[in-house]
Amino acid sequence: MKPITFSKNVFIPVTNVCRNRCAYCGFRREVGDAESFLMTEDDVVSILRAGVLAGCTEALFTFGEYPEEDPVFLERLEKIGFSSLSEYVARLSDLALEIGILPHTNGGVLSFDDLKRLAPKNASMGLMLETTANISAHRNCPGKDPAVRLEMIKNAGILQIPLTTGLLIGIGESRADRVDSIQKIAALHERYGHIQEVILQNYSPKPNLAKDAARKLGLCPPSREEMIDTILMSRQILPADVAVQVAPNLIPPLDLIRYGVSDLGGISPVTIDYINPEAAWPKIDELRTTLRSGGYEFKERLPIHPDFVLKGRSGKETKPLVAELADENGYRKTKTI
Ligand SMILES: O=c1nc2n(C[C@H](O)[C@H](O)[C@H](O)CO)c3cc(O)ccc3cc-2c(=O)[nH]1
Ligand SMILES: C[C@H]1O[C@@H](n2cnc3c(N)ncnc32)[C@H](O)[C@@H]1O
Ligand code: MET
Ligand code: SF4
Repeated sequence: MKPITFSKNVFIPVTNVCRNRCAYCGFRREVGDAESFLMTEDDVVSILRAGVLAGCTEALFTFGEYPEEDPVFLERLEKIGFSSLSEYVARLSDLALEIGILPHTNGGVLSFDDLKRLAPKNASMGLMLETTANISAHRNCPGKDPAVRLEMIKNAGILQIPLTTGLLIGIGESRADRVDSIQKIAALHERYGHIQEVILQNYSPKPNLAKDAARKLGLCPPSREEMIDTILMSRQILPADVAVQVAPNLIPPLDLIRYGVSDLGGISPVTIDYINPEAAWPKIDELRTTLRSGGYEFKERLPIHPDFVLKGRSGKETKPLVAELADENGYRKTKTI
């Protein structure tokens, strides 16, 4: 049986300013808010270095979508010498590669040109489809229009970028919507062969939205049964070479494996999950022991999945580092010192 995989990462929340306003999000801040930020190069470099020291191979650049649509943010960005966020993330990716850690960027929707700029510097990239349904929680979110998201997933296919996508479960979508979303991902993968994994992420409520307001918007954390149903359905529809992932800080993963989960995503020994800050990372050694008790092997991969490593599909400029970090089967090389 194939091992259950994960990657060791550091989370770099480049900025929490965002043009969207998803009702389920606890991460976003208004540009004028005292808690809004744009990380400096120095901030980023110290996290990247700490990551390499802790043996991490993935720099997860996650941030608000096109924050520079706000002129006040654009001014902040220009002050540090960049005219777009993707230019800045390209610079941060160069730094990551110099320091010895592989970029995996998930900053929401990116234009074809921005994708093209970042693709060579990223081992793999990410964009959650979330859902193909038109839901209340996505009111005032131009970047969460399903057509816009599907277009970027298609563009990543045209550019042959190994892509992580997925669904957010419990945001007002029906079971039929989940089926439709997975079918659309499967169809794009059948055409371009670029989807490395599908995350089935359970919505987890955030303190900035009152419970009754959340309910009115259709937000409702899924039950374990619903998650199992979604895993089974996804596994049935998706081609076998696409991994199904759940987040082990949001749901206990052990008994989900028999239904088709084969990957536990990025786990960090260094940084918190900035999107779900209330959910601490399980210890990797403890997870390994738990999985072993169920008869499963727990194996470290890079941000790019083993099959894609073997096919030489990571971004052009990342190839020397991928070759250094991967073993002959495309997994993380085990250290021999
Ligand atoms: O720590 C997190 N990592 C998230 N990751 C990281 C993910 O676990 C790993 O980076 C990938 O499996 C690649 O190794 C995402 C990556 C994507 O491409 C798209 C969405 C997510 C969502 C999260 C998330 O909510 N929290
Ligand atoms: C990076 C990804 O994090 C997910 N995300 C955003 N908010 C939440 C939440 N409250 N609970 C779980 N996942 C969330 C979205 O799917 C986004 O695309
Ligand atoms: N803002 C992006 C999105 O929702 C990245 C993850 S959320 C911080 O797609
Ligand atoms: S989930 Fe992403 S796109 Fe939505 S508001 Fe939060 S940061 Fe913006």
